[in-house]
Amino acid sequence: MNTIFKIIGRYTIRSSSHNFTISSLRKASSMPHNVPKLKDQSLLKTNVAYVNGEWVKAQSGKTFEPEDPSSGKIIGHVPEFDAADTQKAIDAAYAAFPSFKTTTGRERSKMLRKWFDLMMENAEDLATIITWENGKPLTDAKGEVTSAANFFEWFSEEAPRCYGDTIPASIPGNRIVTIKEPIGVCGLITPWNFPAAMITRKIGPAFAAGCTVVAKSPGETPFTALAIAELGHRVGIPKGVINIISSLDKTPEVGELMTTSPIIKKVSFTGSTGVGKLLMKQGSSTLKKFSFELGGNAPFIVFDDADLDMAVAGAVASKFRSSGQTCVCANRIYVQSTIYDSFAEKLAAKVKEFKVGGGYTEGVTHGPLIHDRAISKVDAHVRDAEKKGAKVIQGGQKLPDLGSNFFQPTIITGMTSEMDLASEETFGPVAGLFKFETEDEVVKLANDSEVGLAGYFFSRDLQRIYRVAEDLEVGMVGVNTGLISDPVSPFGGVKESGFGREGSMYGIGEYQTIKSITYGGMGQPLQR
Ligand SMILES: NC(=O)c1ccc[n+]([C@@H]2O[C@H](COP(=O)([O-])OP(=O)(O)OC[C@H]3O[C@@H](n4cnc5c(N)ncnc54)[C@H](O)[C@@H]3O)[C@@H](O)[C@H]2O)c1
Ligand SMILES: O=CCCC(=O)O
Repeated sequence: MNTIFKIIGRYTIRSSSHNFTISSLRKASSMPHNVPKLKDQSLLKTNVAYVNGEWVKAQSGKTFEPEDPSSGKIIGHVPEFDAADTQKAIDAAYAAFPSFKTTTGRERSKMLRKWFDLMMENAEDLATIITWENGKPLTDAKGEVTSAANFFEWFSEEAPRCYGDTIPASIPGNRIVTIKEPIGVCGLITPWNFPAAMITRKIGPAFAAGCTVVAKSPGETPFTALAIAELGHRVGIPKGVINIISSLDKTPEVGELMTTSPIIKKVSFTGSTGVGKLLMKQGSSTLKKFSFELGGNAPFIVFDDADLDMAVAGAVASKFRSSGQTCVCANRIYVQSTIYDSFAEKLAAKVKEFKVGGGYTEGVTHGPLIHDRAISKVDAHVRDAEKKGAKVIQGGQKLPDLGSNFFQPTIITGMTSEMDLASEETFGPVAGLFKFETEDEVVKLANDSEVGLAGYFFSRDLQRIYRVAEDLEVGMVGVNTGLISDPVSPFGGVKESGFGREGSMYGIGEYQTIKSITYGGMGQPLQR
């Protein structure tokens, strides 16, 4: 194959305590595009972003080119928005807010419901786009479309039910009521691992609350967000209410504007802890309200009283979903010493059954990682563990014959706390198995982390189940299950995994303020 390497998209983010260099070393292929067929080709928006109800280009005319992680081929061109372009989107959202906030919950509910319906009607095309730009197998992509649309359905049901309270006052004659108001223009920033669900999980509640939004799509996977915007356009969402912008190299300046603009009242961010810290620092100048869904390092504990087959199935689901690229993926798998070898053996047997390949290929269970940086991190974690005495019992290697972003689903035994995987989120298909002896010891190990997003454990001892679920320092616990994502369940973390909750009955509150109104001189006797 005639390929050349070039660096596109390189930027450095600096804060006093963190330096990050995000560079994209991408394969530019001279092979022709391999364009998957869509039933409705107009869902694939190239060269344009969605601002004020219109499809627009960047003022500079600049674009960037996301690539299919399976083949390395360019998918299409996307506008490189800078601060000036972003300001136009913010202004549009600001202009739309006064009118949109006066719509009734029922009106917003109907629009969201219609948007949900259109997503489901176009599920196949949306899934095709997700697989194309993210790489996940088509079956997983279809599952993501349903889960993404479910956020619109759920919040369409919440929109008409934004109740306030009546509160008995301490002062005679005073009457207090509270009303919930939309916070205003919101800035939303989402990652590439769920190109549809991460964005609908934010737009759904913001829209239901009556907020207008500027959403920056992920540089790696902007096309799904744009297709969802197109469906919103067909719903007839008023212009300026939803604005979807895109950037790659200009991301830091776009992020800086979103976090410092006095117009934007709230930023909801899903991504890495490092970028979250930077955004929060920037946002302090306007005391912005934030929600942060950040990185995790999930402990997954198997006690010796667990149903072993159930625990293996849970580990497969939690560790290897999206090839290990979800923020709630098990990262440290702790297995009690008496069952350690049999668990490892059973897990290896299941993982051997995986079929790795391109997301459109029939029977493929696991796709590529998103880019070369992800591959490098995964490889580094495996090599580091090996160097420090662990043993790779399954996989452990890149799969260059499939493409440069493929890695074997991997199982490592003999893991210890000194290995990099113990303290860093791998975000890839590597299951590192740690041995433990007692409950007390493993809970301490599990909590020995700066982050606390999800945690899992398997046991059949009822008292232990209550005890450990309450002892784990995380925002979400899976007991005897490896799958905890559900639009009706509050999603979010503690410690440096962030704050705020998405989905559920709490999700809409992130986009509202509570106003209390005190009425004086009420309840006085009638003057006759
Ligand atoms: N807690 C959750 O719900 C959740 C969900 C998915 C991913 N994540 C986390 O996200 C990370 C993986 O995603 P990633 O590597 O793409 O994260 P990332 O932080 O690099 O990027 C996430 C988003 O932030 C944008 N971004 C990057 N720098 C920015 C800046 N200076 N200003 C504004 N926006 C900026 C990116 O373009 C992208 O849209 C992992 O740590 C994972 O755990 C968390
Ligand atoms: O990466 C985020 C996880 C999303 C989910 O599990 O629904």
